[in-house]
Amino acid sequence: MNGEPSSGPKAFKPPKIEMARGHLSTLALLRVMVRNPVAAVPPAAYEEPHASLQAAGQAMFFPTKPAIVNTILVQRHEDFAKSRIDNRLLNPILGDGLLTAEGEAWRWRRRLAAQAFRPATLSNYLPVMRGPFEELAGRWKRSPGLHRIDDAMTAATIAVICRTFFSSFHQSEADRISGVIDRYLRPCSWPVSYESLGLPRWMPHPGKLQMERTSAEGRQLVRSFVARRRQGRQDPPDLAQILMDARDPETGRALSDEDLVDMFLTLIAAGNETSANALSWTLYCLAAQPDLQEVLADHVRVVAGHGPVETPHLEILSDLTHFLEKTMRLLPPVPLLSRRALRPCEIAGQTIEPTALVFIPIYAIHRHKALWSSPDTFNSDRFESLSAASRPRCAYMPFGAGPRVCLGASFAMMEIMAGLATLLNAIRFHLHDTTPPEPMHRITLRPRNAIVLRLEPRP
Ligand code: HEM
Repeated sequence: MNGEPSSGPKAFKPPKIEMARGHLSTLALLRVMVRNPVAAVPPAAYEEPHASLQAAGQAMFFPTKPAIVNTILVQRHEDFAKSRIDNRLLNPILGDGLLTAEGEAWRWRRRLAAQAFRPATLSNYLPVMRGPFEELAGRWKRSPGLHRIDDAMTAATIAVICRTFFSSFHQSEADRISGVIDRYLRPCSWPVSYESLGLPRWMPHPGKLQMERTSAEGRQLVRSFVARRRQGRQDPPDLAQILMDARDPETGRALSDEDLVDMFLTLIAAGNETSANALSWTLYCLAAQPDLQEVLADHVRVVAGHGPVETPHLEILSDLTHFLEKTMRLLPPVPLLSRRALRPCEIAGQTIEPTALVFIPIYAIHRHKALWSSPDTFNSDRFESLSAASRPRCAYMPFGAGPRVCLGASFAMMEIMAGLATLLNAIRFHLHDTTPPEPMHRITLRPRNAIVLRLEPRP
């Protein structure tokens, strides 16, 4: 039990998603899901070891007890595959990429891609990752006042992906690819909801045509990048070059051009909004807790001075890391995972049939009443005293768990921490709107409307 205080100055509660309560008709459930899929997670999932839902003949299972989640994602991962939702939603744009592939098709890609994500490789790219945040801090210092944070973080994280992976991308290509992913994902709660309710793929929904057009545009854009890069090596190598040169350590196989298109689009899709949302929500939580913000900013200044944030600094800034981790507990960038059983499975006394959808609601696990004594409160002192090793496995899992755990977790932590420390060292963030931003689930957990903060340069 995690016993954080429920009142007093430490009792800041970040915005939360209102759950849909009571029995819902299929149509009402569809409406809830389209608006905010996480709102459809049954309230029982926040209190009980698991919850279930049946709608339009479709069984849905929501495990939240860490031991059950661990069974599905880790111990018996071979009995479970990604759900049809991931396939329906992501396959048209990402093809057979790391997020969507299964079995051996996934395993060899993962082995190969891991070569670009080794911490020793990534640490060479810290200055490149830091760059977009340094430039942003400079612009904000020159023009303080009200700024939209969420858009700025999306632009900065797409710049990080482009500069680390695709250093020969022109700015216009980076802007276009960012626009493609955004336009593709905007109507995504429709296919997610349709698939959850077992509705057929041909059914029309708002934005369907837009998704088809943008996936073709995105694939074409990356295809021409791959063709260009095949004509000459990038020197010094960016992470795309490392992936183009990489061979599967077990078979010696390399990625074909089409494999590279799948891989690159997957990395852009998986690595942009996730990190951008983690950054936006963390800056919002810093602005909401000004005293804590000052303590953390002072620490950054002591460690990094007025200079750039370097790798050894990030290791020292454990208090800032904890702040980020707490934000990702309450506002996890990926709030919901989905799986399907490959064969009938006995889990927690229930038979999970292959037709059932298994949702792992990270959002509900991170706010579960049996795991956190004051589940919606930001500041859990116990969170710090409970080291990752002493926490039950899968009680805190912003990056997922098991063999399909986020491949980019180290990349993301380095990028986000470098970004936060750089921004905090330059700028004081103040709340502006009196209405808190509403978290909205669109694969990632983004703010429904803009997050606008008032920015004040630090001396
Ligand atoms: C705060 C930032 C991030 C969070 C919270 C996050 C979270 C996750 C989660 C929960 C999964 C597991 C999905 C599942 O099991 O169904 C995942 C998978 C993945 N993530 Fe991340 N991610 C982040 C950043 C990144 C970045 C920066 C990259 C790459 C540059 C990346 C690349 C991937 C890939 C390739 C997968 C698929 C792994 C596989 O199936 O083998 N992620 N991420």
